[in-house]
Amino acid sequence: MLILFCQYWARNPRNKCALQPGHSLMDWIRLGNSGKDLTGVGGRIRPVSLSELATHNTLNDAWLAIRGRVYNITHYLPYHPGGPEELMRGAGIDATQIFDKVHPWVNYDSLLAKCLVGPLRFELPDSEELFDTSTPSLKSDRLREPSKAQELVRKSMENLANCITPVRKKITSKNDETAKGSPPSKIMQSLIQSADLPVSISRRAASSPVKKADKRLDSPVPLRHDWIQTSTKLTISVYTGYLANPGGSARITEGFLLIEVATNGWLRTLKLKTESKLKEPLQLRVFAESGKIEVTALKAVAEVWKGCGEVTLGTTSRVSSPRSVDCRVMRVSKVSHNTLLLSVCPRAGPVVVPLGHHVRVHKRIDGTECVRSYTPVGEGWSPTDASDVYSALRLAVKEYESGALSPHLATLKMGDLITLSGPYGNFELQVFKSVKTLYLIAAGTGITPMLGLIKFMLSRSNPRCELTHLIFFNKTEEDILFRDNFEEIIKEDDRFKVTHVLSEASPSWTGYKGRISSEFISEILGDIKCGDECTHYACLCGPTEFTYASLDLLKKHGVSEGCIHAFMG
Ligand code: HEM
Repeated sequence: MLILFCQYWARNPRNKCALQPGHSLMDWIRLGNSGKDLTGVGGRIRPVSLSELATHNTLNDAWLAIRGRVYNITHYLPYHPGGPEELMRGAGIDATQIFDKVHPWVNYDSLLAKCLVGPLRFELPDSEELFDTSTPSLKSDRLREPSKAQELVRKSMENLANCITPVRKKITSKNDETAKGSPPSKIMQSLIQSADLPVSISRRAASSPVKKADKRLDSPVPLRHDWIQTSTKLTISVYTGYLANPGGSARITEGFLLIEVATNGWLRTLKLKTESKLKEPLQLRVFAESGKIEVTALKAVAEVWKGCGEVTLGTTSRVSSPRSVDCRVMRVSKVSHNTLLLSVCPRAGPVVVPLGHHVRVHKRIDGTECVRSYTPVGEGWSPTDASDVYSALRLAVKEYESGALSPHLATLKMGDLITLSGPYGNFELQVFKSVKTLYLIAAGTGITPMLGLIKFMLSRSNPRCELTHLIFFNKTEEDILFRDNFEEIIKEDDRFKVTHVLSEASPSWTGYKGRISSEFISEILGDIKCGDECTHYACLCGPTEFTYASLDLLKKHGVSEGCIHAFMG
């Protein structure tokens, strides 16, 4: 059947098929506007499980899922410029990866808007507890990491939210503008099939708030927000803009949920007066690519609310001086023979430091104020990274025997207090706008700002990363931090590459030896040309002399300054 179908198609060298007469893009748009039901299910949005999706995999009945939305592609098959057989590779499955590999730029959600069947629903394990109303662990006052089942519900709900008719809610930077949350959607109640759990969700824009990204520092991007609830939790999402790289904090104070959002030197506050009480701990997450900040709070009493309450947007101000934050040490673990991972939680509520920015640890020792900079490393970089310190800032502290501060930090125990200030830094994620190839040149603990960038690059979707190459300089093998993590990432993603270079290698070391040099840079970077539309970028971090030497060598190799960021403590 497929072969018969394809005899109408002639391939051209770009893998594109010549479309049958009457099957141009215009014809497809016309068909979409004709009123014909292209969903095959009467146009009523409904959730689709993976097993149901799998049954729609024939030319006469083909469904496919991309980014949590299921589309009926049966009618689109003869209009697909890559040919029906190519499109059929995604039939009956979650085709996000295949799609992104071939043409991430294609605006599939507009092209298939009339074919939307509904959100992809993840099947839940029967036995696992979904929403935990028990008191949080005594060991910690932080939220526990969501269980697998909770994650599946969250994903399903997110997919559903993306399928409900978009209603954009925009808050401009006008002072004290208030906005009521929308009531829980009835459709939502009937769609989420979770026996014990009433759930509601606010309507929200289907796509992430991009395109405001190029705003200058003197005009902060407008914020949008929406919310979603379960019977036990409320989640507020604040959208700051594509690659806005926001920092943020959240706390409950005097009955309000206060969310602070910092972008490009601007600070804004969202104050939420909820219809009933919230309780701690709060969970704060930032999604670097979309610029979304998500704050989740527990409800004091498990119930479904009519709305999220009243949101007030506070005055926009410049971030004039960094904040001081008192933190409690939650965990101290080793990540190498001389480096500790210190997990600390701000006492007032969670804080997120923008990617590539750092905090300073302050301590008065023998009458002298000692200060040292640390870039927090994200979650999951230490084997003992416990789920009960979910909202912690994790600082990789290398112990220098003659250091002023690090020997003191090495003696800290769970429950001790330390003071941080920040965030500091001038790194702007916007520089990665078109970047597909990223070189990260790091030495020693200079690896810390690179960790977040590695995760960001490998998870970004637009443009999709082609290569993230870490070139990591250390003295000896045992000094290499997070080596196992890198090996794990390499196993899962062939777009990530690591080159280790040791200056005091043991005789058994077969990798690169020595220090950074122009020959080495030429070998690693090859023939690199900087023009108007560069898709490569290099980041440097390490001891000051290392960073300057690397910067110099890169420039001599022809990499323009506009394509380099040097992290300086
Ligand atoms: C998931 C399975 C899919 C596969 C394997 C696939 C494959 C292909 C291939 C091989 C091409 C030709 C590539 C080229 O010219 O460089 C193509 C083009 C195209 N496909 Fe797909 N496709 C898939 C899904 C989709 C979907 C869901 C849509 C959206 C409605 C879509 C829309 C397009 C468009 C508009 C083009 C022309 C792109 C251009 O000229 O830049 N494809 N596809």
